[in-house]
Amino acid sequence: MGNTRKTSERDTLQTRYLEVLSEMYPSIAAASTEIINLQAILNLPKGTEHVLSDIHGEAEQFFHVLKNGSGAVRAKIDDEFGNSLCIRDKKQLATLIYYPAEKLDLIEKEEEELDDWYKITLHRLIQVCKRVASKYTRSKVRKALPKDFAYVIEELINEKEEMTNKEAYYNGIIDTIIRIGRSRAFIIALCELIQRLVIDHLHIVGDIYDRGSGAADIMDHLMNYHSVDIQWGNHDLLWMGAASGQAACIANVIRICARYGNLATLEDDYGINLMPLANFALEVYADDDCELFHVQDHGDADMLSRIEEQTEMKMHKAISIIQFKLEGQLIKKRPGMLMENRLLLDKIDPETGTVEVDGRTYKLLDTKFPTIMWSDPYQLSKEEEKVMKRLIHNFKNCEKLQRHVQFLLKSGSLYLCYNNNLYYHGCVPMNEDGSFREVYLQGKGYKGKALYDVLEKNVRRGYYLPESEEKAYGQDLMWFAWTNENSPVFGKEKMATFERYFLGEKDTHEERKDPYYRLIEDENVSEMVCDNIIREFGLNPKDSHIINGHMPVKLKKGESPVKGNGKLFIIDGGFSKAYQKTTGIAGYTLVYNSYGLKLVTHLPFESAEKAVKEETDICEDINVIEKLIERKYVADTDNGKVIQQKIDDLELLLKAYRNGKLRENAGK
Ligand SMILES: O=P(O)(O)OC[C@H]1O[C@](O)(COP(=O)(O)O)[C@@H](O)[C@@H]1O
Ligand SMILES: [Mn+2]
Repeated sequence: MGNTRKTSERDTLQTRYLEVLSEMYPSIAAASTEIINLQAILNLPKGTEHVLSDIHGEAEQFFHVLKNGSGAVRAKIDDEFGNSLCIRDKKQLATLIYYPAEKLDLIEKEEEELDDWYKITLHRLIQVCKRVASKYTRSKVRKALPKDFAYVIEELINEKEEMTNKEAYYNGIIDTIIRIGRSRAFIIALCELIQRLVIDHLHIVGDIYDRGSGAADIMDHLMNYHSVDIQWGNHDLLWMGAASGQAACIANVIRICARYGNLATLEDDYGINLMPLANFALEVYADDDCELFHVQDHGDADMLSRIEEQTEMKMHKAISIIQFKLEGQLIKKRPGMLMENRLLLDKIDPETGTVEVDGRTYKLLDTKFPTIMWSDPYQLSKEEEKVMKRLIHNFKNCEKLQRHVQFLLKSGSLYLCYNNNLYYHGCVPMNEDGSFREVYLQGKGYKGKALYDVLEKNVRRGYYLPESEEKAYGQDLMWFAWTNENSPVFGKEKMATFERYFLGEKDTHEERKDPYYRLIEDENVSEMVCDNIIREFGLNPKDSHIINGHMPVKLKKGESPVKGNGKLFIIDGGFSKAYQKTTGIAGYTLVYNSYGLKLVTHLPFESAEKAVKEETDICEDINVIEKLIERKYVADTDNGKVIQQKIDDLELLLKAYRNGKLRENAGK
């Protein structure tokens, strides 16, 4: 009896679903066409995925890597022309595709037979364009076409089988373009289309923000990118917390900008007024040269006048002290975060100028703390309070920052499973034996994937909920994610910011890494550890990889980005100029196309101008790390599974039309 009822309920549900589907596909013909179209998509090669991480505000270098698709454009040129083009011409063509306007400026000045050059170049670009478009359906390519030239590009890249004199037809179009003076615009359009089609999807494995000065430009660019996802890094979460109005996050964001000579990101790019902080700092630290708070040298900061520099150092110190106070308040308010050992202001002895850290006493390098009231060192002074109030207001009301952070929330997450690969920024917190470490939040234990899920849920609440205790908790968890030893995006025992400013003993600056980082290096267990993680996130270790950012790979010291017997890749390697001295390179990126996975090593990037002039690619080395035994098609991807499901549903609809269960909707 029960079973019969279940079957009939299922039938009713299915009929209702098919009725809804029939609204969209009202006839046998419409359903059939869609099935054929979808089937065609399944049979196309899998699109190319491009993976970048730890961009840290280095906009120029980031744009360069995006433009060349980590060598993917060069590879298409090689595939298309093989030996029929010399290396010099290939390099020129590649540079033109990356920087069409800039390269054209140079060529138009130098080239004597310009029309000839246009003609040859247009032919070559169309050939490359055809090749990159061949992986997509015509409809997808059509959507990517620039409006002005859509019709003519479609004519040029789609073979006209029926035409007898194709050569003459194509030459005719190209000659007309040149004759009417549209070559430049058309070349630029073709180059941008190639850039667009070479990469189907982009993954950013966190840390877009901080250190370099171009984070806002990068965010604008990502918002216009055709297909992208982002796994939040600790720095991104810090900015998200700040945008939500979380005071400790705001103080950290400003401190880091001051440290890297990047206050312009806040003031000019986001229009956040820092005058209240500057005025306060100039007054309270008037007689203090704040020498410990000089700008970090990373070759990117603008040259400052002496007065500007002094002001910024004072602002830097002022916001650092505010940060330590606010963090102290937070640690006391949330004892569950277990961070009492980071309460250091109350361990300062102003008489002796010392501080006690983890049971040892150290001399402070700076003992001028005019705003600290020693009976209650975490309390903000009246003026500090006023400054913070203004800053919180400015962050919360910055329209551009809110737009960027909402994009991070919409297109991002703490981790992602995509086409069998697992992406996350930092780590999965572990015990020494490789088991997942249990982390207690509001009295409940979470580990592995559950820890990621609960943090992500709270991040969203922290940003979106209206003022409430739940929102405040979510906001505080964004700060927790930035700095707590149990945060999967931080993955270090402590953030030694206080020690790095105030103590000379280098051993106190050390931030011990989560056991995860040792375990993935350990030859005996690393593969097993990776397999466990992959399984924990619901994937199959047989054909999955972990893609990780966050920890600079020090190639100079012989470190490798490949861990766990090829199961895990750490692709942070230093877009960040600040780290290139230690890493020796400018980072790794991954390219995952239908033939397999490639790890690309990048050389430091000097400038777009140099890249255009010298035609440099900066892809130092392209290493095929996994060649697929069989080429992958859309049918083998996550999207392919969704498409297949749709085909199955449409076939049911077709059957329902044919066996009389449903009537075709002639009016539609
Ligand atoms: O080099 P700085 O400016 O002192 O920054 C160091 C701080 O940055 C961090 O490394 C975090 O940044 P990353 O996520 O880029 O590693 C902290 O662990 C550390 O305290
Ligand atoms: Mn990081």
